[in-house]
Amino acid sequence: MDQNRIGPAIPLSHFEGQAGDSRIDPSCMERNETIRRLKPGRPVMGPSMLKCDFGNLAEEISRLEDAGAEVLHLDVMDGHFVPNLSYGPMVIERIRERTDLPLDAHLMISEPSRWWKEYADAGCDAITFHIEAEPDPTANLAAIRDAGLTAGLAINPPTSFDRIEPFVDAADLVLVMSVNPGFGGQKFMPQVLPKVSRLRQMAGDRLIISIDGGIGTETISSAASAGAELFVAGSSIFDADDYGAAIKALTHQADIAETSAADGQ
Ligand SMILES: O=C(CO)[C@@H](O)[C@H](O)COP(=O)(O)O
Ligand SMILES: [Co+2]
Repeated sequence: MDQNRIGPAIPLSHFEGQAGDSRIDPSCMERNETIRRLKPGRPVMGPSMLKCDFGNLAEEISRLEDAGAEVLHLDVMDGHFVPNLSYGPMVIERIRERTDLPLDAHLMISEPSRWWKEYADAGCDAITFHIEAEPDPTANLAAIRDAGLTAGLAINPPTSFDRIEPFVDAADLVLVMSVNPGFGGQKFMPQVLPKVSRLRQMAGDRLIISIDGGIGTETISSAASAGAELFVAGSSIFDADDYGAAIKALTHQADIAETSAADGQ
């Protein structure tokens, strides 16, 4: 662990009395180092650790660092919000000890307002929870921001865009799910792409727009053209022998698509 790490794990005492505080710091973009690292103005790949070899976690993390990963996406599943269980804060603490990369927690859990602090305390830098788990996420997003973390809101494929629209301004990141959450290795659902385009139209360059599920070299271009910039990829990285080559291939496709979209082609 070196001094370049985004920030120390924040002790729980730090949050006392903060949940429900609806102040939003307008200078968040300037002061939040994680936002700068997740949104450097070019496509960023976030390997989803759900697909890693958990028997060799430390080795997997160093392979990803060597491969040029810029962020680790951590899928937390509670067996209730989604029909699968993954891992929780104890495993994330161990990951935190082994890397200075930003940790982007994707909480697929019920009652995120009750649990998110545990993930902050474990050392996560960005915390994303689902609109389906918390229909009015305003206070929770504000509390995450107030804690100095990046606040994200996720939306499932069947959920209407109208459900998140009123809360986009309160979020630093919106995660558009391109599969139904719960499992890796599913097929990309292109029908979610209009949500990505609408977010980009609405929020301009202020928001980090992430897409998660079924991202590979055949699907990343359409997501990048629609306006996504943080691409979560599990199978397409972990099923490859060479993680570096996989990340490079994804980045290359996203770069081409983004440049063409910017040129209006
Ligand atoms: O959140 C999830 C699944 O619920 C994802 O982060 C997946 O784990 C991504 O895996 P692939 O679809 O890329 O295999
Ligand atoms: Co995920």
